[in-house]
Order: sequence, then C-alpha cells, then structure tokens
Amino acid sequence: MTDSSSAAILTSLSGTVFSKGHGTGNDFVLIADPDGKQEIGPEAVAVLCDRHQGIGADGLIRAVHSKHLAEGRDLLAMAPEAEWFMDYRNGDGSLSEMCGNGVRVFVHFLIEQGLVTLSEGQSLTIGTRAGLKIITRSKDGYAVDMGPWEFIFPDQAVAKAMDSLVNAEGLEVPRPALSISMGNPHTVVALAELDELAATKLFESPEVDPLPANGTNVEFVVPAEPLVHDGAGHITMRVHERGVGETQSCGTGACASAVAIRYWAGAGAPNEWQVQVPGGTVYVSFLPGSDGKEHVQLSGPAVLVASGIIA
Ligand SMILES: N[C@@H](CCC[C@H](N)C(=O)O)C(=O)O
Repeated sequence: MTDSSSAAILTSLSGTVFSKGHGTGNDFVLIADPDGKQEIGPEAVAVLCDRHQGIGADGLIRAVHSKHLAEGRDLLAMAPEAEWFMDYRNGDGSLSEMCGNGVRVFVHFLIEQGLVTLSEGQSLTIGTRAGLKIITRSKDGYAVDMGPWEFIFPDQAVAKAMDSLVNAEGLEVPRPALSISMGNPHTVVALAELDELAATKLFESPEVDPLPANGTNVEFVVPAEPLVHDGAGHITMRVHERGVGETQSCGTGACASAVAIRYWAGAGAPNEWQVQVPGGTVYVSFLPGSDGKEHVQLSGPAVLVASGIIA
C-alpha cells in the first residue's frame, strides 16, 4: 500500500475512538460500533494494525450489535440473547472465523465501556463467525466455551494419527502434524525439545502439506517431561498465525495443541491442560457440553492497556 493511500484511510477514520488490549500478549485494536455504522474494511485494518505506521496489533475487533450483520442475525434467530457480535479481522485485514484470546479481550472491553454488565460467575453469550460462544467471568479473567473440536482431515487423522507434514526454517526435516478445527484451522506439530522450539524460525509461513482449504495457523508444541503433573498436562507452544505471522499467544491454537497432544497421548490423558506461550499461560479443559458433545474450554486473562483517538 502506498503512503498516500494509508494516509487517506487514516484520514477517513479520523476521530474514531479505539482501545488497545491483549490476552497473554496477543494484541488487538478494539473499536465499539454498536450501530454498525463504521464498517472497517481489510485495507483499513491492515493500516491500523501496522506496527510502524499504524497503532499496531495482531488483529482488530469491532464490537457491533449482532442485528447489523447477516452472520449475527442468523445467530440471533437461535439465541436472542447474543446481542453483541465480535467482528474480528487478522492484522493483514483477512477475516478469521474465531479468535480465542480475542473473545476474552472483547468481553472485557464491552464491560469496561459500560456496554454490558457482567459480575464474577456470570456468563454472556456473544456471536462470532464460528457461531455462539459463552463466556464466564472469573476472579482472574474469563473462561470461554469454545464448543467442540474437529479433525480437518478425519480419515487420515484417525488412520495414521497424523495428516500432514510441516517444515519451517530451523527444522532439519519435515515433521508429522495433525490438523484441528476450533472453528478456525490449526496444524499442530510436536517437537521433542525446548531447544528445537527455540531454534525454529517463524518469520516466514511454515510449509504445510497438504494445506487445509482456507490456509492454517501452525503450532509448534513441546510436551513437558513428564507430560502430566498436578493432574494437568503441560505443554509449551509457539505459533505462526494465518494472516499475522508469529504472535505471543493464540487461544484457539492453545486449544488445538491440547487436543492434538491429548490425542497422541492416548487413553488416560488428562482433561486439564496448561499451555505456556511466549506471552504467558492459558488453560484448556475438556468438558461435556449440553449438546452431548465434548467441548473445549479456554481460560485466561484479558487486559486493556490504552485508549485513544485516531488523529
Ligand atoms: N490469535 C487468535 C486467532 C486469530 C485468528 C487466526 N490468525 C486465524 O486466521 O484463524 C486466537 O487467540 O485464537
């Protein structure tokens, strides 16, 4: 994009109030647009998320009443209480179905803006492009019912416990991987050592073969040795996010990583997981859902650091 087109975009957004927040270092620009009057297109998102010439963030979240978006109206027909919709875009402007860290920060933003009231222990249902999500406020943050997980390539995953090969600079040979949908796509690679994780270079997109139809987020994960202590599985993760690059954390990626490592660990693997990411720790639990399916719950903090006005 040229300097003049970036400047024109910033001028068109002049006066817009924004907040900046993060969940374990996965950072977002947040804009309240309850009446759906300020659609922010892909180019504008890329300009605002630029870390040198914009505000800088991994993604942009617009808080909009569900009734103003087609996807939101479909969800309202099922759940009239889902008043708010998380309109999420990656830092490059592309849409993603879901953002796990973003959901927590979104709800925290709604509360801090006085747009919803939510006490500790209470839950809120919101709309996302991956469907309805229920968020419960806790003492330390928020727990999100992310719904059921799915294999992206179920036949290969079940037959061979892997479905693709992933390569990245720093790895000597391509590694077997498992592709998991958390509403958005993930490909999880297990590495044996923390040194190997540190040596993996994530400036460029990892090569994934076969690549899921809409691209993928790639998680590199080292299981702790021993894997389980204090009743929970422990893993360390780095991620290369679709539409962003390497980030400090990815909530849906942490869920997909726990799914894959638990699957590989086999019978007796725990239902509670702690996922260490460069920006902190998030927690993943597997719980029975009211629909009879296994649901994934993601818990972690949400922080708002600043607010401002686009000049
Ligand atoms: N960081 C997010 C995931 C954001 C979307 C992802 N980059 C994609 O394109 O699917 C999270 O916390 O889940």
